[in-house]
Amino acid sequence: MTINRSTIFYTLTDEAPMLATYSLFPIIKKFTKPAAIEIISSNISIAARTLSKFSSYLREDQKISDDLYKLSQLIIKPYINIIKLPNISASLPQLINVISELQLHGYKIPDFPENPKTEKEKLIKIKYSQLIGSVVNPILREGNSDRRIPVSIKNHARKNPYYIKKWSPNSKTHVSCMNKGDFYANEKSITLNKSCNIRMELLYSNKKILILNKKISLLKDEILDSSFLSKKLLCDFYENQIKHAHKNDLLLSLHLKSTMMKKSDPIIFGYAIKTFYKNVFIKHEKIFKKLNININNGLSSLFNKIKILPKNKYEEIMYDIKKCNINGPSFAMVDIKKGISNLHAPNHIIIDSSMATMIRNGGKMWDKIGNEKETKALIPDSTFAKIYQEIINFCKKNNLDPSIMGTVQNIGLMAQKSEEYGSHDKTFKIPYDGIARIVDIYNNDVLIEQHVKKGDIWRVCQTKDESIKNWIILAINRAKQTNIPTIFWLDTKRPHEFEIIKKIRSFFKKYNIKDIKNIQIMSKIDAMNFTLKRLINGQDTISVTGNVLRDYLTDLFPILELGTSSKMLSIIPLLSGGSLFETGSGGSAPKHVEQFLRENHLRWDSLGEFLALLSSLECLFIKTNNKKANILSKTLEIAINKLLDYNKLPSPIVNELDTRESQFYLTIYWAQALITQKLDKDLNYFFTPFFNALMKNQNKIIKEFKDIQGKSVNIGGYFMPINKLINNAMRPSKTFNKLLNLI
Ligand SMILES: NC(=O)C1=CN([C@@H]2O[C@H](COP(=O)(O)OP(=O)(O)OC[C@H]3O[C@@H](n4cnc5c(N)ncnc54)[C@H](OP(=O)(O)O)[C@@H]3O)[C@@H](O)[C@H]2O)C=CC1
Ligand SMILES: O=C(O)CCC(=O)C(=O)O
Ligand SMILES: [Mg+2]
Repeated sequence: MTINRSTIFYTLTDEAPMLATYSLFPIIKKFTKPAAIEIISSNISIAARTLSKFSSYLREDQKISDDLYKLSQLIIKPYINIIKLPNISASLPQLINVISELQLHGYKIPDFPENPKTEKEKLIKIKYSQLIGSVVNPILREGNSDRRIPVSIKNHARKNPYYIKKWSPNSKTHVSCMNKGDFYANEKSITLNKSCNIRMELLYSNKKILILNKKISLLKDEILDSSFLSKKLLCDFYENQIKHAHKNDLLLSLHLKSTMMKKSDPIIFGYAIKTFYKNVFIKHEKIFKKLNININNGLSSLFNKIKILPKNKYEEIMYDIKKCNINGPSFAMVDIKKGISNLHAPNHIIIDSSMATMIRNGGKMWDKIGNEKETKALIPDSTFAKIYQEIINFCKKNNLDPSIMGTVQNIGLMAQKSEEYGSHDKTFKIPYDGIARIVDIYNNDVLIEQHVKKGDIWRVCQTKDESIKNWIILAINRAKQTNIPTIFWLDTKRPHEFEIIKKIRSFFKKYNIKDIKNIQIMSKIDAMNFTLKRLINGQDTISVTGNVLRDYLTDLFPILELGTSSKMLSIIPLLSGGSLFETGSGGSAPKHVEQFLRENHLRWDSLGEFLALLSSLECLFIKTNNKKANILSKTLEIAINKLLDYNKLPSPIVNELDTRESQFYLTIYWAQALITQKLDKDLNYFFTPFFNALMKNQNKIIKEFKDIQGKSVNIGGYFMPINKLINNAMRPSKTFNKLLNLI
């Protein structure tokens, strides 16, 4: 595929951002037309990805193109310019729902074979497994990230601070993590002095060898880590914490990242359920095995599977589950009305957002009758968990006030599947006691070995030298541009981070970088303290972190500063020279869709999309000298500021301003800015009649937007709604549509 240098790819994703795209995309297409910019929609939703993966099962007229594959080919082109909205990283239960919905739509794709027997079924399972977890982001993120809150948005938040709940200095809320046997304790890390290919193998009884990954290619100077988490010590940890929480009347909550860490974290999640409901699992082991229950998918999948049992057996199991609930601490709830707890599905509580939300909420989560309670936040692996305890300690002593807070920006290492987030294909549940080994294929040298036991989780991570250097340069450039203290969050005590520190030091030495006094390396705990002290005093700080902390901090600080991470600017300069602009740094807000379907009010805030578009247009101008793109970008900035000044952002309350109306106001302000700019007459002429017509019809259009709210709406599907229905729902103003069609 050849790309026009004036092309912008705009992704169509899932849930709330997908709904918002149906209304915003036609507006963007019209506005960019006079600048000869082509905006191409790329459907990377979980439904589209599923259909393209199972294309051979479809009728010719049902087949769709594999847009994610196309983007993955284009990502290496220097002119690529992509706007990427958040998409679903599916858990298995979610994927099963996607499959059922597509089948209902008439797509004859196969069922998910949980227990494959034939070769064909095994192949189907492998293909489906490729759709689980965070699939899209690691493919598109061929660069490191620069995430920050734009100045205008920060100023707006200071003037209109959202309410952040105060912490009691006596709050019992705390983080509990393992103090031995976890990934942190067991990590080994080396930097390779030559390129090589390795395999991952398990040496077990009588010198038998099980190959787990037959070939991983490594480059010279790449960092290679190996670590494992002990099943036994994890389960001991859970037992103790459950007892402690019960004794101290604390709500238990479990914070993992089962989407990004799609191999390890569902297992860690499953062990928590098995420990909490130990008696149930011991007593009903045989039945559960027969029913093929995989508890890593959560309690709801267990509840579904036992439904087929005879009534008395079903009731016996449910009674035993209830007994554990009564005799143990309560678990944090996700949806009180529906009785959905933290343990129902692995993707319901996702650490980056869940810990930040709990902290914003004064350290409390909800129990099953809706009481706010202090919580024991379980984050089993201690590698990053301690930063949360540090901020909790801080919140108990200090007041976080969004009206005076500074800001925390982030430069995140993530290119080329860096670190833990690229370890899907290198993570295994160990089937036998033995020695986990990383072996150089060429000469059979063992590079790293570790003694593991059945049930342990073994993980290998890679981080390329090129990615690290690019990340260091990004950090240096930001530090120079902003003069803001720039802190690498790295511990000399952790083997992997020590390897990174060595690289940073040698980079600084090699390029004789001495004059940047505001760059420092600090342990994660020191960095957190340093940053928080500055934050509450209104001072700004740049955090420079690895991939996991990038994810955690770019939800944590925006959620504290703004109440949400959706208003972030997230720029990824790709290693190849192209650019990826992510909209916000949060997720796809399933709760918003629920509300939308119930009362036709969408609360999704598209500010993230507006900001990404602004940067994308600016980038297009810089690369192609398309002056109209520059004007579009500058005027969009004016429009965004106006949107903030007039507070035309969506409200969460039905019958008030929602996503569609907010996007309409942006349209007016953008058109107005275009007709008042003096640099390009064509753009004046192009937008003047449109702007006048919008003004003339403004009341009528707003009424059309308001009239439809308050009633339920049907869009014919959740993962793959029917085009016509969703278009009608998201573009309800006939007057606005007509005016837009005229330009
Ligand atoms: N980049 C990506 O592709 C990412 C994808 N995900 C995926 O998103 C899904 C949901 O994840 P979850 O952890 O629930 O987190 P979400 O960020 O989707 O939702 C948490 C809450 O954040 C608020 N929020 C998020 N975005 C916006 C927005 N644009 N406007 C207004 N409010 C917003 C909403 O809270 P409220 O309305 O109460 O204010 C929302 O309920 C998962 O499938 C996950 O895999 C998650 C992170 C990143
Ligand atoms: O890809 C995902 O599942 C989540 C990504 C994410 O949370 C982030 O990068 O901030
Ligand atoms: Mg995140």
